[in-house]
Amino acid sequence: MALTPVPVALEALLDSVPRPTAAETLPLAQCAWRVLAADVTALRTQPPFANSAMDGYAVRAENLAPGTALRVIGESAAGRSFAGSLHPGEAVRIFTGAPIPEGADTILIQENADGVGSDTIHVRESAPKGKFIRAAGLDFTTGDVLLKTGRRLDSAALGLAAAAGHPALPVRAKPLVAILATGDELVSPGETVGPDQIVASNSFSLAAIVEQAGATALDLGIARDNYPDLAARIERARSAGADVLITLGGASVGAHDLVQEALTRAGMALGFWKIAMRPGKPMMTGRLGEMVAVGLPGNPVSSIVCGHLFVVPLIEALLGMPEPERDRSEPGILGRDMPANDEREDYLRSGLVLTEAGWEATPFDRQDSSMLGLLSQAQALAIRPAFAQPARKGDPCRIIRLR
Ligand SMILES: Nc1nc2c(c(=O)[nH]1)N[C@H]1C(S)=C(S)[C@@H](COP(=O)(O)OP(=O)(O)OC[C@H]3O[C@@H](n4cnc5c(N)ncnc54)[C@H](O)[C@@H]3O)O[C@H]1N2
Ligand code: MOO
Repeated sequence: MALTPVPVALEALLDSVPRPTAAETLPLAQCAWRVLAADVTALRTQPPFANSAMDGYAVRAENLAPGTALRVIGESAAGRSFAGSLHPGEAVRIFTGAPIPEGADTILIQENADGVGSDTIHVRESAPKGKFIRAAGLDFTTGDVLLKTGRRLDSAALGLAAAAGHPALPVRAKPLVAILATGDELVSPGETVGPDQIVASNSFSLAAIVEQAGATALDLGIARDNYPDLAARIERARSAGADVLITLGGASVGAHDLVQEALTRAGMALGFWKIAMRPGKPMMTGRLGEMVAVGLPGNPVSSIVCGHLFVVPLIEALLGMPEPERDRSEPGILGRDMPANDEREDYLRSGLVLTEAGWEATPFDRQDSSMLGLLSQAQALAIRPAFAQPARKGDPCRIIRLR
């Protein structure tokens, strides 16, 4: 079977998402980093009244010739406005955020007045009409659409929704992502490691990726390399209502690589298998009814790289984000000469420095997909396209920053 190019595989995976998760309404305090399930409109106008951007005096611009004496007739503070109105030759002491008194059109900041605090001030430096006045509705007006559905609620979006008067917001339920490790050789961290055994790590890595993307990870433990155990755990994912089942390992062509067959027996419609990438070649996708299945290779680096490239956008699609991140790469330059590449797009674990010419990524000498130590040291993945010609240090390349 021909290897599927990365963008083709990703598009097919995103297309296989049946629908975004259900909407749920949560109090604002629980909405950080969640994704909106509906547009947010302003329930009020902000600011609701014209107010001062600075501490000083509300005045009339026509009275601001340097040296002019102004009589201070009262005070307007945030939360306590000045009741009267202002006439020529008068000033009202005012503080940041306080309503502009009727008759005033300009703020004279206190640094530009002499006699601050007394009953009469003198203009030290003039100001143009309207200076430091924030008009009512400067930020938004009742009925404005402030945030679109699919928006991740970051600090600014959350603050805006609060300021617009929303105590709660409709957000997408967190996708439930079941994670199933597979392999007779695996034991959990802390367990006694017998001969021929290794400690399973991938579930923890994938859970970190999944949770950071805004989903809930459900650990299905370690399935042994036999069909009944695999079938039982696949069934657990289904009965838990998982939106996604990620399997780890058993994806390749070895005699003990049973995962695809186990999923097929459980009813999976295969999407694709084997991608033109390194690491990550044996990756597989499919649909088990409503559940999206993603079979990741067992090699730890392969599963993590595929997690960044495929699982994160998949979760974003399940969250209803209009533009799941299909390509998080950015321009960089190579920090060393590179040989020609074969048919698999290469994601090379690299060091990274910022130079005058941009991010310079230097691929490590060793790229074995079993080496988590190297991946942990890597600051970037340098991408070498399939069939790339030999390249020289300083040549442009795409990079993915890892931290
Ligand atoms: N003849 C071929 N052999 C292989 C091919 C191929 O095309 N032809 N592809 C290679 C590539 S590329 C990869 S990647 C691996 C991945 O194969 P599997 O997905 O079947 O992975 P396993 O064989 O189950 O495991 C590989 C390796 O990773 C360790 N492992 C597995 N699960 C975990 C875990 N949860 N935590 C930590 N480590 C794990 C496992 O012990 C193995 O050492 O296949 C190549 N072979
Ligand atoms: O492509 Mo495998 O993922 O290199 O080791």
